[in-house]
Amino acid sequence: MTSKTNSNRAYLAIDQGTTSSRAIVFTAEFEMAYTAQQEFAQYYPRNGWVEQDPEELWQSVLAVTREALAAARQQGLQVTHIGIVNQRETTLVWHRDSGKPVYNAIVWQDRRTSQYCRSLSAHEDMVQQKTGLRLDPYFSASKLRWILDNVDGANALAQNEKLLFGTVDSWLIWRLTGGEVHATDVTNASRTSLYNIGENCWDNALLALFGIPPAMLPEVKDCAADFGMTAPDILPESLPISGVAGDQQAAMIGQGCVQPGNVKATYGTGCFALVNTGADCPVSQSGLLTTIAYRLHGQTHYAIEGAIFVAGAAVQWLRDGLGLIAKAADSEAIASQVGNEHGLVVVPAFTGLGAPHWQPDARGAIYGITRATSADDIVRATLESVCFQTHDLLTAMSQSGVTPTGLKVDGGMVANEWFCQFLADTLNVPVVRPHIMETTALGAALLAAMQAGDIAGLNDLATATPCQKTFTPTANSDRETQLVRWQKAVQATLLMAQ
Ligand SMILES: Nc1ncnc2c1ncn2[C@@H]1O[C@H](COP(=O)(O)OP(=O)(O)O)[C@@H](O)[C@H]1O
Ligand SMILES: O=P(O)(O)OC[C@H](O)CO
Repeated sequence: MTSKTNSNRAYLAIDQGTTSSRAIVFTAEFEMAYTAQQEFAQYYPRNGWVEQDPEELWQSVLAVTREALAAARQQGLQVTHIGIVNQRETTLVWHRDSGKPVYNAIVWQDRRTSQYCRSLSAHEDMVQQKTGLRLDPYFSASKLRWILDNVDGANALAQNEKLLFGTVDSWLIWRLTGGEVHATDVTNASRTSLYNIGENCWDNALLALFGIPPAMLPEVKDCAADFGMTAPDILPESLPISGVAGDQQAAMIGQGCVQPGNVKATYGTGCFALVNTGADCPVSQSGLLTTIAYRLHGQTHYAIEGAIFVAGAAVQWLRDGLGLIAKAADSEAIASQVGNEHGLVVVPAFTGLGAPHWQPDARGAIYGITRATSADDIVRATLESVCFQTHDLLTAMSQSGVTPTGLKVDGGMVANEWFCQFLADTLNVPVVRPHIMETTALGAALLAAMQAGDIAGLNDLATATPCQKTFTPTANSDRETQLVRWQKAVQATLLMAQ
């Protein structure tokens, strides 16, 4: 696919993920011309807490953005528009005047508000009807409440309209525009638990339930819209920010999943499988979420979503927590050498279980350890667990009336060929990996190009990311046994959480 102009025009996609920030330059043909990437620290101050430093996060974005813009110039490319896509739900609060954060960013994986969410359980139906979400610590509202309740003076400052709330996109827009623009897009808003996805507005009843002053909230825009110009002292030249979306919704766009029934799964820190449901806004009865896929020209498209909190994060744990592998990619060779008779089941519920179980107090477990168990067995069983979790999501999707006949995949983990093949074998459907694996960033570039008027609309997108490889399911005689064992392990893990 090519934008209308074939010049040296280019788009800059800022992909602010859970573990790293990337800035990727896309040409007018939507090919990647340059990638800058920087990891940043994660903080785990207490059991179940996950935080990031907003300044470190900002500095990482600034550094990769400047690097990518310089590289584009060197290649003779003229970046004309910026798109931003981001880890969703992560919650920040900062001073309206100084722009200083009042607390660390509370990351989507953080479970500190599980007790508080339980205390609101009488309102679960209302929250689900209005937001499509569960009453779960995953979403922003309870994290925002926690900051207002626990940071000295924050509640009073918020009541006096001195503080602003935002998800990561809003924080970056605020900093990039030099404090001029306090805005978000509708997909990020739809993950806060404060936004009514049917009526497309911040919802007064939800604001009252969580005690959030409306003056803190960002303005909500379409995904392709005018989000302001970058401030002159921030980047070498002022550029318009013209596309914004949550990273999972952006990946849908980048994967060309723009027709009802299209489904993709992104394997980064977590795994998020989304099915496009078009103009329909169904309420799932099988533990899935309903969310806004995108809104363009005021028209809202919805998706049902299965969210797994730990996917690539489990591989990081093998590397950083257990020291069983030196780098994530090593897991591929190890898994292919280990036979499947290891008998282990890893349930990586490090930060609770998401869809379809929604048990924030669950914690990880390894079942079936014997004297013969090796480190390599644990590595393989960890990769397997991500495939089994995806199987649970697709089962829930079938129960919601959508039976995927194939799965488009992307994200850091799908570089692992063994993983993709085992996924296809477990799901018993073809798994399709795109030519551009950075589909999230591609989604940002496409949204920016749309607002620039360089591409017409989403119908062009089905061909945006041609397939690079299809993993066809192979016969696995152990599949049923493995899935039964997985279910038993999940049930035991859920039981331990009660
Ligand atoms: N070859 C690999 N095999 C398995 N996991 C991998 C591999 N390469 C990267 N990962 C995992 O992918 C994740 C990074 O993917 P990415 O899409 O950048 O995540 P995020 O956007 O959440 O920061 C890490 O958690 C890492 O452990
Ligand atoms: O950073 P990722 O790619 O795992 O995405 C995080 C999600 O947006 C959380 O909902």
